[in-house]
Amino acid sequence: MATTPHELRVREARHQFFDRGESADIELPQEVLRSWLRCRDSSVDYRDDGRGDPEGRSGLDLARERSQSLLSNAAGIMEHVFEQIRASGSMVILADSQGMILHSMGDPDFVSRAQRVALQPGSSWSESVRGTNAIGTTLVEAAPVEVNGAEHFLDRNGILTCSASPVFNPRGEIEGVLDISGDYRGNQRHTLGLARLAAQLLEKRLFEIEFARELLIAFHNRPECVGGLQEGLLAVSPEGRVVGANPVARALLGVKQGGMVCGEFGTLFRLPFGTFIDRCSRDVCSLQALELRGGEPLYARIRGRVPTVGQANSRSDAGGQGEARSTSGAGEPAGRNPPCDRRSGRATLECLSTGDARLQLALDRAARIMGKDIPLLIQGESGVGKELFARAFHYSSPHQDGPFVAVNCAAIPENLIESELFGYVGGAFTGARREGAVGKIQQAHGGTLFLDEIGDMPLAMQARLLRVLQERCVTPVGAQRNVPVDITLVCATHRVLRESVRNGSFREDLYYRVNGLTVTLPPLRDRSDIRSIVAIILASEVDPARGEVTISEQVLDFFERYPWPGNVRQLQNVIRVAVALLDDDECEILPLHLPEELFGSDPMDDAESGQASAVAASSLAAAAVPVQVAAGRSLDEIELDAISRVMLEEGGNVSAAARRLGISRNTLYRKIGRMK
Ligand SMILES: Nc1ncnc2c1ncn2[C@@H]1O[C@H](COP(=O)(O)OP(=O)(O)OP(=O)(O)O)[C@@H](O)[C@H]1O
Repeated sequence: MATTPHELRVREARHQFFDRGESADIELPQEVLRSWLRCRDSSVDYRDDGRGDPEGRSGLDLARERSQSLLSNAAGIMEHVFEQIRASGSMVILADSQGMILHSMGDPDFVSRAQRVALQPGSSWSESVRGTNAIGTTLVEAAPVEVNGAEHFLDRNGILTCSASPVFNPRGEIEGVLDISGDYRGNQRHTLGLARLAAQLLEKRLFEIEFARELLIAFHNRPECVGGLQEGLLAVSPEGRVVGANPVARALLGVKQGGMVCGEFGTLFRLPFGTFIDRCSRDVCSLQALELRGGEPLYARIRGRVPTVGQANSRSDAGGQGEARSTSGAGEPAGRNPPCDRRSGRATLECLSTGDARLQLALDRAARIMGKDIPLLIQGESGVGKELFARAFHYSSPHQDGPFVAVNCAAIPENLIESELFGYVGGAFTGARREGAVGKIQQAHGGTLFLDEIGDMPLAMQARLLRVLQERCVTPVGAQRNVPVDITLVCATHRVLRESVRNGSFREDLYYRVNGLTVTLPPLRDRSDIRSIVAIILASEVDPARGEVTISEQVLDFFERYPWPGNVRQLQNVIRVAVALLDDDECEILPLHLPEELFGSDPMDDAESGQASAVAASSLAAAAVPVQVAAGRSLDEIELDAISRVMLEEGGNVSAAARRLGISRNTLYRKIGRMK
């Protein structure tokens, strides 16, 4: 690849700086030159081999623990950024405030090349260790920085092009750095913008979590920016004292980078706090005009429910309208539900904790945003328990006594979605009820709206839903006026929503709105707590009057091995059928009570059909067919190998061999036929 004029200039600059010790008329970005001078002053060696001393596993674990909130909130954002740059030979990196890399994801080719210069988790990329580089220099400059090729202080790092942005915490301090790095030859002009955008998204999330119990005021000097990523956010106490401001808010208020905004609302704006609240409560849907003390106009809106002025002081009152959500601490279940009352349909998150590590992670993360105004997105295969999780989230929350309204976006015909979600006024369209209808969004006011299969929502509806989420108001079909709504949003999908964004079937802006926190529920086949789930389902399927029913060890063993394509729903059906098949005097579920289709065989296939499923289950449970899985062998070869060995061991007895293999005799005959 030909050398570009920029590369020639940087080479000349290196020669001037490193060989002749001059720096006066070097043509370099100012922040890079400042960094070179700092590095020279602190004796960083530009010929260093650049490997540094990566922290051991425990050092990295410790750093990750210190930055746990940063890390857990950044993970989804990093994945999304990576989707944008996939196949460009790059990686996305998160570093802490000391420059230690905490997490990275990237194209495998580039990742292994990056490792050669220690661009990997556990390595420090502070300026003092690695000279001028985007992560370290961003930390010093407290601003987004791009470092291309030979602009890196260390010769060795000239293979990289890196764009980094600081991530400020709600106190205005740098919490970490988001960086996108790649091969210096593939430098893209928009990369720094992407890093900055991702950092802003992360900052916003950290801010919303930190101040989830305060009143949040969103504002900007351009009305169209309120509700978007660029909005300024102020956290205000019930008395009107400003307790936090995000970086955009600080910039709009003219506070220096990293500086704090404190003081009374009334000292920042030309409007008393009480008057502002009053205006917002009279017209919750419109933006309110505000003026800075210097007279600059702004547009503002309160996020979530607007308190009345009197209420603003009694937000800790559990009985207070809507503000009950601030009484329960993060992660504390509200405590009014009996802990695991499944039959009432009010199971809490606590009840779903049955020992699987991946599920537990999802439960813990969901508990952390409890009562905070953060939308939850639940992903997972069909039947893994997404709706159950959503309900448990609702019944663990401070608004558990509010409604839980579920809408299956895939099940409503496209032409009815609008009226179903938004409602309509009488006579709005042909066939409409005379008295009109209240839409699902409005029905969920004061509680939780659960949008199942959100990935299947038509694009036109997505635009309308986005507006509702931004403005917290709905306009029923045919209505002139907006109706304010206060809802907690939980969405679920079996799709990977990021991919739907990529292929254009899901709006990116809505994606960011609905995935405040994403949890992915594991498929049943990957769960380590199948026996606990079986026990729970069994307890709910057996009529207590019938007396105790147990499940044989063989069946349990089979349950643990079966791949469960239909997940918990399929397991529940299997147990339901097995319980129904028990004779009055039977109290143990045996293989013979299991449905045939579990084993992929036709019930009529076997002469001993009464025993077929029993045979299948017991033989699967026995799993006494050690098979050598040598590299390069096909599944057919492995299967035929197992069949011939079992046939040999059973002395050619087809029934016995079929029993051990877990298939019917006819299936075995067919398979043996193929062997000839
Ligand atoms: N942990 C569990 N314990 C007991 N029953 C469960 C559990 N998880 C799910 N179920 C049951 O499995 C069935 C399927 O669960 P649910 O409807 O929540 O799954 P889903 O992921 O929302 O499915 P879909 O994607 O098809 O809508 C329900 O009857 C539910 O009660």
